[in-house]
Amino acid sequence: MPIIAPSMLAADFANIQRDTELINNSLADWFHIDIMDGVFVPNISFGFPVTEAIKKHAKKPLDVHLMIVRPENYIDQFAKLGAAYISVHWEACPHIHRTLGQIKEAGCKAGVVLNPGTPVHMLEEIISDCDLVLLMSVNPGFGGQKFIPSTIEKVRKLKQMITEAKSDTIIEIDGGVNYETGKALVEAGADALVAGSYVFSNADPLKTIEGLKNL
Ligand SMILES: O=C(CO)[C@H](O)[C@H](O)COP(=O)(O)O
Repeated sequence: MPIIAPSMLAADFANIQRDTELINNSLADWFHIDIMDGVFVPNISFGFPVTEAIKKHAKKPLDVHLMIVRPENYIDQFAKLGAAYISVHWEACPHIHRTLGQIKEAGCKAGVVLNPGTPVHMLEEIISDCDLVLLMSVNPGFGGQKFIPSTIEKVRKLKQMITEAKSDTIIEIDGGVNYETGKALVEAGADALVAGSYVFSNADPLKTIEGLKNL
């Protein structure tokens, strides 16, 4: 069964406790936390106070996705807030090996994120250092975008790289995930699915999550 990580970017921020409890009471596994700085991506989401508010009520691990420049400057603060996974963009890290080590030293699982235009072979030298690889299946910055189909082939290539390295790296996908795209992704080798608008815009988020969980 895939790991399901609803993106709190699509939650109602005026009712963040209610939506956090909704995920607590669902079959979802993680809370996906999207941090955007308006520099690395053309949008600003939220930062420490909202993450802290979610953490206060969350009964499942926080999966923090940093869409920011200089992520190494903020890792310790997100670790102190209780992040279980911290993922940084390959495109934002000139010293990615060092940054992965910094995340682990802070007590968290370390992830690398690739934008749609970044090939998976960029990870060849560090795949065994990654607890998780997050492939963006939209250009990061906004929820509700259309899934980029070439992601399916990227998942297959990444799965092969992980198998050859005998690593237990988790493959996570983010952007435009719904039942159909989720099914194709899991068949290609994805272990974890992030879903924002598909979950929170649905009349029955619990059933939607259950559907993804049973893929
Ligand atoms: O990282 C993100 C945007 O950069 C979001 O997590 C992602 O887009 C999820 O939203 P949706 O499921 O609505 O596509």
